[in-house]
Amino acid sequence: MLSVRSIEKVFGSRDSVTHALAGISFDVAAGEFVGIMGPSGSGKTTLLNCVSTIDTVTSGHIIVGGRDITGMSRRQLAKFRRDDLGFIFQDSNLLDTLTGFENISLALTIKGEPARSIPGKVNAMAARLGVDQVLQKYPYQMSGGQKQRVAAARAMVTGPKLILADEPTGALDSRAATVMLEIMEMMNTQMGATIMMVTHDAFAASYTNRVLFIKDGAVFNELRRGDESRDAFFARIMEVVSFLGGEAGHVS
Ligand SMILES: Nc1ncnc2c1ncn2[C@@H]1O[C@H](COP(=O)(O)OP(=O)(O)OP(=O)(O)O)[C@@H](O)[C@H]1O
Repeated sequence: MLSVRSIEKVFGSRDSVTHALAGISFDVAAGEFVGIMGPSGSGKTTLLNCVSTIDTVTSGHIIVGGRDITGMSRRQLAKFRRDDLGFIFQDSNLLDTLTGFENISLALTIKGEPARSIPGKVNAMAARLGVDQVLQKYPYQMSGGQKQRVAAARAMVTGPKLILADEPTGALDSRAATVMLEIMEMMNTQMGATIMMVTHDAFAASYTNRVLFIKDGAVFNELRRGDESRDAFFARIMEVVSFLGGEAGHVS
């Protein structure tokens, strides 16, 4: 589904050059839920920005669903973002002046979905993600967890090839974070969503199938959950986090 091939991202000019990404390569298969962890400054945000086409790469290729996005025109990129990607940010990024229902339906309207089929799709997705009770509320009337689940419904409703999540539980208390992670796990296992999630949080990472640890702009280690329980996977993730040491100690 996603193939990242030798991506380099260099910031700055001759005097001060930062290799934020140093030839990073990895694949995410269709139906996988992958976590990206690493110390502060390791390149996680830069990687997410390149895959989401918010930023351009210095060299290398990013293939999504068989198409190389590094060679696309601005117009092709806008269509790609709209049709093939779903985003969940740390701060839900819902539009304050629209209700939950309107926020979710807007994604379908922008994609060009026929108006008559929109309410059914919005209601069905909201019910699956447990936010059917807040569809008529505005974001300021929702809890943090409800806002994140509405944002997840907005990301899912268009049927994107890939969901990109940036610290989706970063602003939630532990109870709301657990609900959100269970919803994301359900999106992956029952609804077939392919998800790449950047997180500092080993607990959040333990809900994924595989964790890639990034250090100095390259993959430093990789853990697969396999048949392991979530608790056992969490313990192994914590071992790598402790090994990375220093600032990565805050990764928990
Ligand atoms: N626009 C920019 N100009 C110059 N350097 C940058 C820019 N953006 C990021 N960097 C540098 O690239 C490196 C990687 O940064 P990035 O934000 O991707 O790290 P991160 O792993 O997301 O960190 P954090 O966990 O703290 O958010 C850092 O050294 C950072 O200072």
